Amino acid sequence: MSKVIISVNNLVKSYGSFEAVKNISFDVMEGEIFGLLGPNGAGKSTTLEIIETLREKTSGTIIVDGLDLDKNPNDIKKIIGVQLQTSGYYPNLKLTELIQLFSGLYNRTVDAMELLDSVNLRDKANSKVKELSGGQRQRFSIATTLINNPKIIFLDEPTTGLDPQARRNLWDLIKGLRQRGATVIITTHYMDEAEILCDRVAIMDSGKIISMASPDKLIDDLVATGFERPKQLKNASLEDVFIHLTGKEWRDD
Ligand SMILES: Nc1ncnc2c1ncn2[C@@H]1O[C@H](COP(=O)(O)OP(=O)(O)OP(=O)(O)O)[C@@H](O)[C@H]1O
Repeated sequence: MSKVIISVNNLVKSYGSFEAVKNISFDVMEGEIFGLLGPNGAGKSTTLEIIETLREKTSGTIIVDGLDLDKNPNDIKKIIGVQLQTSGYYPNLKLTELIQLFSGLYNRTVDAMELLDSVNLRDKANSKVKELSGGQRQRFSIATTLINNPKIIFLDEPTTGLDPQARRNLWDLIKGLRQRGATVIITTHYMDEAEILCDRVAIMDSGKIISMASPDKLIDDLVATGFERPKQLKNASLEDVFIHLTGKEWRDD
């Protein structure tokens, strides 16, 4: 039986008179991939950044692996991996040098080549971040979240802007994190991605959680209301055609 690893209760975040997060509560179970979905401005990143200890909340309580965010933010930082935008990285350091730098910050020793291998970037070990493509940067930023062997990994739109091959390979990478026992919290605008990856999703809109369940349950509930797609879909999509023609392997994107 899995246990609750993140508990968010009555979370509120106001920016001046604007309430971006309106009294939301949810639990994340240990070992699951939990998706926060919702349109632009729904409050997903704000919620994520508060749990990551990167943003102040207005009110509410958050417990991460038994640690109260108000009392033990530094202990929480030690057990989480946060995907940062690579634009903030030192542009003139090689990938291996950046990994050594981050490992030092975490007081860890990691095998940089092994880490780069896990995101298929071994060939780029001596490149600088500014020399990487968008997809390669995304992969590198995921690799850096793994340096402190975190229990919980936060991914904010990890596959935005990637080609279909790179997205699929990142899905495998993310599923691999769960297999290693990590809990993953992910935001995405791709519903196919959420359906494939997430054990449960919370759908946010205008600062509130309007639905929360497994993707299967949400789909079944909608179908049970009598909902039908307007037309019979074909057995394949244009994306299937694209993958069929161009293959599944990583590209030098
Ligand atoms: N620092 C800030 N000051 C004022 N308002 C903010 C600030 N950060 C976010 N907001 C507002 O809070 C709301 C929620 O923003 P947030 O970035 O959490 O949304 P999101 O669901 O992550 O959206 P997206 O899908 O576009 O990334 C938005 O209306 C945004 O304009």
